[in-house]
Amino acid sequence: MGFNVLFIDSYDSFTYNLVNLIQAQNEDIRITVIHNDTFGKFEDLKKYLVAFHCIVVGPGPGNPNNGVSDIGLLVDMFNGELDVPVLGICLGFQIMCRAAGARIEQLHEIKHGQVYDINLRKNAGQLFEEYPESFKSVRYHSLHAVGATEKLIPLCETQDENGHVLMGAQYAGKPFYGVQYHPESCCSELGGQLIRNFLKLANKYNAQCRSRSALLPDGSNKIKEILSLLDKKIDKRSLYRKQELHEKPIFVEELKAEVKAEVHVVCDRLKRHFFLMTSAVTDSERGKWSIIALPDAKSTVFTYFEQLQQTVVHHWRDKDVSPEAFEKAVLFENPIRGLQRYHEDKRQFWCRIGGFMQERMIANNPELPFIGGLVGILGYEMGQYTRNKDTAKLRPDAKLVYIENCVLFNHFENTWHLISQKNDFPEDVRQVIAEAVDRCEETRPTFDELPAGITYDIKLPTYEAYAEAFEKSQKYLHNGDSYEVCLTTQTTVKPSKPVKPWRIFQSLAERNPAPFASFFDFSDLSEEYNSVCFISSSPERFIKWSRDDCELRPIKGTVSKNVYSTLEEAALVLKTPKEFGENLMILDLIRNDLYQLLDDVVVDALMSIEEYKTVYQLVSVVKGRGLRLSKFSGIDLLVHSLPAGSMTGAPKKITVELLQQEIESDLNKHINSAGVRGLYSGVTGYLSCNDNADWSVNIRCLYSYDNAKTWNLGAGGAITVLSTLEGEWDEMRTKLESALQIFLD
Ligand SMILES: C=C(O[C@@H]1C=C(C(=O)O)C=C[C@H]1O)C(=O)O
Ligand SMILES: NC(=O)CC[C@H](N)C(=O)O
Repeated sequence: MGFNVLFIDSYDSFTYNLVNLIQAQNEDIRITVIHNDTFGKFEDLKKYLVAFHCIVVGPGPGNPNNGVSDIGLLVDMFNGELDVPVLGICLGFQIMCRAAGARIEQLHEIKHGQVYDINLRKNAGQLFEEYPESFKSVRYHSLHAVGATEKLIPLCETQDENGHVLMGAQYAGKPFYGVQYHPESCCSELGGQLIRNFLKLANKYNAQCRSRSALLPDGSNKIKEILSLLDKKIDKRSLYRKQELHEKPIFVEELKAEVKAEVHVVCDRLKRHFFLMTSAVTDSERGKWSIIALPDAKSTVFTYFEQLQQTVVHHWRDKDVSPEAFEKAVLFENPIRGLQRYHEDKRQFWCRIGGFMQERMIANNPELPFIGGLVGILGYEMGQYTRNKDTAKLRPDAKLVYIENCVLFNHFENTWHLISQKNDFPEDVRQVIAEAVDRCEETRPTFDELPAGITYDIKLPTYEAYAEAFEKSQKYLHNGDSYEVCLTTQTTVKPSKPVKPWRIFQSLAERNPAPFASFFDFSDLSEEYNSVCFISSSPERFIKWSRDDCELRPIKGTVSKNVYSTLEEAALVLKTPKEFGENLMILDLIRNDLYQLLDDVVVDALMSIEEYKTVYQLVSVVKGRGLRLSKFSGIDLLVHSLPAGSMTGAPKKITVELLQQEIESDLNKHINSAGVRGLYSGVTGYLSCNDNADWSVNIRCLYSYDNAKTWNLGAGGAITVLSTLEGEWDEMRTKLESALQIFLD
């Protein structure tokens, strides 16, 4: 027998963790998700309820006291004669309690991502059947329900600095239940049991009490019609139709070296343009490979301007497409030979990229990370919920170049791979690699200092503006609009004389070694002019995937080595509620992002500590499996999960909007006043033709949009209710200086 659940989402970042938890209880369950504003009024939704055995009202930002603006159609859900069993979670619970006459008030001590003992009342009843008297669950809330009423039967509570806090209740005489805690969090106990108990209660109610006409017979056409209509309310299309991959002859040559290669030294000797994705830190999980990508005249270059809603496509250094002609074509729509322009939104851009890659996907060498494909950079404004409103219109939000020839170095086995899709690997590059293989000893000059005699004009965020942004963030956290805000600042550096980007890269990689070092100098229009230049030394992987599975590694929780110099000291701080909550919130958010597209998601590492040159950081690892059989591709996962949760905070939608419109637009007005982050907070990496990909988060990076005259940097960190202004300012400065230091002494 089918069992249909209507899930009403309030644009939360934990929705799909719940959806998945419900689905996991029984394969006959069919869940339909809509938003709280999919219909204008609850009344408009009512006619569809005959198709559903129960409703789950999910968690979310906002305050039920604020009415429609915060909770949409949920405002009058419980008024009137609702004859459908309901389970409310967190915000959903608060809405039910309010309808039953309780008051919704702010907690004195707010709890975001904290584990508490939930203690059952004696009368907890069937919702908590088979539960022990006390169990652990995660709390994400600023608000709570207070005031005993006849209509509200308390079922469980917890105790903290606020006193007794209501954690679960039933609406007297109705099949409406709810919990304040989050049963779906990866650190909650017995979440599945709660869902099973509720489903049992719902079944019983439907069989014994629900009027016959209120629920259509199982399998009726009318039910099918309603489900298919509501299913279309949220876009679930994949970017392109996946196909089975086949092998195709390509050229791959492997050379074994006796000694470790210094990839920088090899790049230094190349006589042609290259992009580099390398590693200054290698461990078993990351930094195993360095990739040198070799663009040439055959390389297609995709540029996307979010603000202009324009994709521009041309070939690498096409003589007809000069920087001037390019600018005119993009801004004034002048047609020129060799350049195609398309007016399209971000989704259409991605469909184009998906279609382009699909034609080139092959089954070859799955053991190699990259065998040719697209490489490049994506800015923060390529992600959902953001707009690029910068006054400078010609700042690309995405730049991807198709590579046919590349070189890989395996840092564990000291092997080189020379790869060519068309069997035309450049002879000059082969020679440089052959010399590196023959040489017994690689000596490397150190490049930690930039050339002497240059001064730097540095524009930094001010402490006052930061303090104001911090207070604004706290206001939203306290009001229940957000649970965590990743607050970031912008800095620019103008050298008095030009410094070669490659020198800047060498210096950054030397001073701030990290597993994801990237060098992308996009002189795609002419050798002398780089339209964008991006240099990073990032500790953080955003997403990696192969045909079968994917991995995300969010970093959240940072302590500076200036303050805590040993791992033991750092561990004590990183295991406190502040850092734990900060990491858990993003971990649950990342699970949600993946669950939206995949059914099989696991937490592979929970908050392990990693050491870097200037900081210790907490890292969690989330894996998604079953990608091969899914209708979604890795590109779908990437696009759907941007912007990276560790750079936004949670819930993602509202926090991103508040940051752009209210918080960072003021904080960063010394650089731009549109709250635009640009390449900082975006991601960098590759889409290989064998469907392997790896993207790192753009932090600890430097980038220029003006032919390397001005360098931009961003730095920030997560603000929670447990943050202090001084602590966050110091953390932001430490991160900023890990890149800025190259200009400082
Ligand atoms: C925002 C930055 O970093 C992000 C925030 C972190 C944190 O709050 O602990 C850690 C790593 C990044 O996800 C930055 O480095 O600028
Ligand atoms: N997680 C939630 O649903 C939070 C509900 C509400 N916005 C609060 O902060 O209390």
